[in-house]
Amino acid sequence: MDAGREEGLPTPEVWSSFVRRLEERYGLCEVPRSSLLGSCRPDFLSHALQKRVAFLLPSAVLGELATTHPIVSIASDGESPAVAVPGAVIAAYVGRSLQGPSGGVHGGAIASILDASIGMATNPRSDPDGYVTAQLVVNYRRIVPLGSYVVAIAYVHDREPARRKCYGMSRLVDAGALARTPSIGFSRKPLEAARRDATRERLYADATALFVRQRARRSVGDAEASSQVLAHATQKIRTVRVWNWPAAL
Ligand SMILES: CCCCCCCCCC(=O)SCCNC(=O)CCNC(=O)[C@H](O)C(C)(C)COP(=O)(O)OP(=O)(O)OC[C@H]1O[C@@H](n2cnc3c(N)ncnc32)[C@H](O)[C@@H]1OP(=O)(O)O
Repeated sequence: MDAGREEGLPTPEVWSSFVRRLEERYGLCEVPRSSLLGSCRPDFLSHALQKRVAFLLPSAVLGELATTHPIVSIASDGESPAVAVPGAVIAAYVGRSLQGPSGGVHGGAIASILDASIGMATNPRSDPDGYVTAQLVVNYRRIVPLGSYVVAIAYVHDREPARRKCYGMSRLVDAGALARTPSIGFSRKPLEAARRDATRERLYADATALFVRQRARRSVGDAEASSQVLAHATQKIRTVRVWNWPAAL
């Protein structure tokens, strides 16, 4: 048994096949290799697997690309036509290394995925670190079983450029259940109503976020560093020390 399997990670072949199925079914397109995320995708994936982080492949198309490759569309509500919105999709495998006290996946890992998905939807490729998370509100709806394939679907619902604000939402769903639904789009219905439909797609968690554009870029990271944001976050979760309280007498 290889190291990845010991950790309960999918093999690269299983992972690729999972991602391919998602791409084919929903018409997700890869960010071109020359772009920020696309350029480091293979390294990023292998880094994640080597580190046994069980993360993450951004099968995402960022805002400006969504105009030419609309991967995320708002389903028509009958009154208005379907429109494409800036969105991002993250597929992830969440393995045993991410166990939380609930016995399921740690909430911090879930928050990281949701945060990153909204961040990807929010930030144009031309200015990848421009908007940072100012506020993230996560609703945990169900325990995410360890060893799940999950998909975060994020979109931007409001922008106030003059005030440097951008609002986004994301929902984390079970990839298997998602495969039984006909579309990956967003309903125009408010999130609350969408939650009532949660049985359809097995909603694990959802989040709303406010991103604020920094007044000045404080750091200019390289492409790889930016794209490994989630791997780093997850590594921290894995290496966190746990103390019993009260300390043993
Ligand atoms: C392509 C690659 C994509 C990668 C995606 C990665 C996604 C991951 C993103 C992250 O995790 S970023 C890391 C976590 N976030 C941070 O570390 C941010 C730290 N905080 C800051 O840098 C500053 O506080 C921040 C830039 C958010 C705001 O500082 P400013 O001094 O620029 O804000 P200012 O006080 O001028 O406020 C601007 C507006 O935002 C509002 N605002 C700012 N912070 C807020 C807050 N925390 N909650 C609510 N509103 C907030 C503020 O009220 C105001 O609204 P109004 O114009 O309507 O008055």
